Amino acid sequence: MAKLKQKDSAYLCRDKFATRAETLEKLINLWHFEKKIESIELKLSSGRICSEDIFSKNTLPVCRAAGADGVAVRYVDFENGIPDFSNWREGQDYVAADMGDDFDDKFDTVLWIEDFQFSNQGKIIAITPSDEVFKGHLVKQKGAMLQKDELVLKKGDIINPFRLGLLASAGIKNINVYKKPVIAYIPSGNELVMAGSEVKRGENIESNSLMVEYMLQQWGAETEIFPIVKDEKSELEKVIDKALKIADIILLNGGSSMGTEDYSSSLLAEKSEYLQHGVRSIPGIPVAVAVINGKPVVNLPGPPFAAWCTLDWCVKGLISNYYGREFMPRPKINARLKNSIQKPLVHEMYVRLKLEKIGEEYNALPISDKMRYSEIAISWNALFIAPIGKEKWEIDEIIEVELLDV
Ligand SMILES: Nc1nc2c(c(=O)[nH]1)N[C@H]1C(S)=C(S)[C@@H](COP(=O)(O)OP(=O)(O)OC[C@H]3O[C@@H](n4cnc5c(N)ncnc54)[C@H](O)[C@@H]3O)O[C@H]1N2
Ligand code: MOO
Repeated sequence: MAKLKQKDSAYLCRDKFATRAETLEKLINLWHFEKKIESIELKLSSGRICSEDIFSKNTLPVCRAAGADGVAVRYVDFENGIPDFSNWREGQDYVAADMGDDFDDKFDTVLWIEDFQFSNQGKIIAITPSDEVFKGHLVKQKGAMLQKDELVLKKGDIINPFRLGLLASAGIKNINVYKKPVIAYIPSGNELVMAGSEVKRGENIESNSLMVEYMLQQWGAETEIFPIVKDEKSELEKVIDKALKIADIILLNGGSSMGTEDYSSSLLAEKSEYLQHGVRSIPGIPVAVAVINGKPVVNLPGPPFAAWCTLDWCVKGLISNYYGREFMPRPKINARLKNSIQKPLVHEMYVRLKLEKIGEEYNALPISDKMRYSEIAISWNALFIAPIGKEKWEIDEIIEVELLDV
């Protein structure tokens, strides 16, 4: 059993707590990282970030092509109105040209197939152009889609599904992208047992690593999930040293607060060139951020929602800084608050919400921490980040809520 003794922790000095923005800014300023580049197959590049400008190797269409399903004709025949087509022969005076098709060079204009009437024998019996016929009507010029050597994506652009198609069309087979930042995650706690094990009295399931891995991968990081470490300073130190060798960012989870077995922050205080313990944001107040050997080490608080919030503002912010690009902000809408919210004036607070559309309005019901884990997980679909400087929000007040991708 761990012994009770007076804690010597910066976390006790609540007036020294920093805001989220201050904490992240300081961490970013002290972080020395090298962004590496790797060449990967195009089909594996979805979600990756280009490390250089990309130029097309192809010209498309290779030659002028039909711009719709139609009939290719000679413009001269239509110069003075609808021609006498009674003796026209397919291949000689006109030819079928579907959208994107190349056609014989003797034709220069395409008319909609809907503008033609054919007999059962396939002879033209009527041509009624639905719009003005001009030379080159419905013809897509060579290179109208892509020109060889044209800039298609810029350094720093993300490769999304539509752009994957663009790159394939541009003849790109391998592409240079930034290597993903490697993030080590170390769960710690004497009470923790691996997910899937039988849980006994005094134990708790280590569940955060699955959530953490999913979130980090979504944000473009490579994850190294470590086995559970006991709350023992020397063990924790060994694992942190191992993680520092392989990762760009190290996340230590649990032991951030005032418990008798909470060694993480005191260990970080000894090992780091910089340490900030405590943030003015609830939940996740006891987060400790440190810099060791120029690398950010974040001690995420143990409770799942506190870990979620710290990942959301701190670790996501670090990944964004690594790639040099902002993540799209979550969409926001106005909603009517269906229960009051209260919080300390000098802290901000992440409030989980159940958002429901009632007629033309949205109702936002704050989800109490006292609700059961499953009820929270099922109903949580939006977020309100209650800012510093206000203590209370009343029922029926209109608040701006962030929509979550659930
Ligand atoms: N006397 C005080 N007690 C606490 C304070 C305080 O200021 N004074 N702060 C509270 C706040 S706020 C938070 S947040 C927590 C932070 O706790 P720790 O980071 O020290 O986390 P642990 O004590 O190790 O664990 C807390 C809780 O979370 C569970 N946990 C931990 N890791 C995982 C994991 N990987 N997967 C699932 N669950 C995990 C752990 O079993 C505990 O139940 O401190 C408050 N206390
Ligand atoms: O800050 Mo703690 O995360 O409130 O529960």
